[in-house]
Amino acid sequence: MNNIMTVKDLCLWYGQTQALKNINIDIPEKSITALIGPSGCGKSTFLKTLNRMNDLVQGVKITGEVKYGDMDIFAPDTDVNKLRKEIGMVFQKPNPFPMSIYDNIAYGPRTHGIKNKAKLDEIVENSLRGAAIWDEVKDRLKKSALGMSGGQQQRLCIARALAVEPKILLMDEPTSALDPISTSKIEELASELKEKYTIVIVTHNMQQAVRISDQTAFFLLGDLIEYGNTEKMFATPEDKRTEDYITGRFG
Ligand SMILES: Nc1ncnc2c1ncn2[C@@H]1O[C@H](COP(=O)(O)OP(=O)(O)OP(=O)(O)O)[C@@H](O)[C@H]1O
Repeated sequence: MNNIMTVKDLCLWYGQTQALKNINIDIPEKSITALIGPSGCGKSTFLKTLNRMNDLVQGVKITGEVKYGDMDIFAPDTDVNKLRKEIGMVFQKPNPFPMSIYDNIAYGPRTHGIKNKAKLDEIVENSLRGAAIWDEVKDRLKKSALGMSGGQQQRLCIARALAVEPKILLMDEPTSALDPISTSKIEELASELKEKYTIVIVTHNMQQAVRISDQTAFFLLGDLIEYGNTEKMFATPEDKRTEDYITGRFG
């Protein structure tokens, strides 16, 4: 499998605090990579670095290299809007915009210059189908997205991310605010989406990592302790600290 992103010697500081220490990871395309580890170990920081969301935080310093395909994402001429279009993000808490379901999905394509109604209709339908929520909302596209259930809102947010045709979806604990049924729908959806997209997901739920991911990265205090095939890591972890974490001895 080809690697869609390669991370070399990545370090990140928030002011004086180092949150990531010499991280080296290759992310294979069209697969699911899970990031696990105890609270504060740097999972979200790492995830947000992949599409330069940390640029928005004051006082961040980053060294090392992150490549998306051939593109050095920190190069001065990198078009950050284009990068974020190709590497979309889904957050922990569903965050639909306070507007109609249709407009939530059409928002991104419109900002990228698509105005044609038929084209927007097509994007809205395809994105909602892609996020496995079309049948539930097709008769209420003009209704507010805020009237949907939490699980529906999260699939709407995934549809919104899909609408700008990304290659990678970054998901930061996308099911932690959801009930078990909505969670399993998102997990099924993630497994379907990896046929077309690459997914990197932060999760505190180890069973979730086992159920859906192909490879897992275990972080501890800013270090990447172990990274490899998920089944293998959970069956025979190489590092004692990984074993302690996945067997529930800490974290
Ligand atoms: N904006 C920020 N400014 C300063 N320090 C931060 C900021 N964001 C995160 N940190 C610090 O960086 C470290 C890593 O945080 P991060 O949120 O990446 O961890 P995490 O593994 O995702 O945690 P959790 O599982 O609780 O979400 C922590 O020590 C945290 O306090």
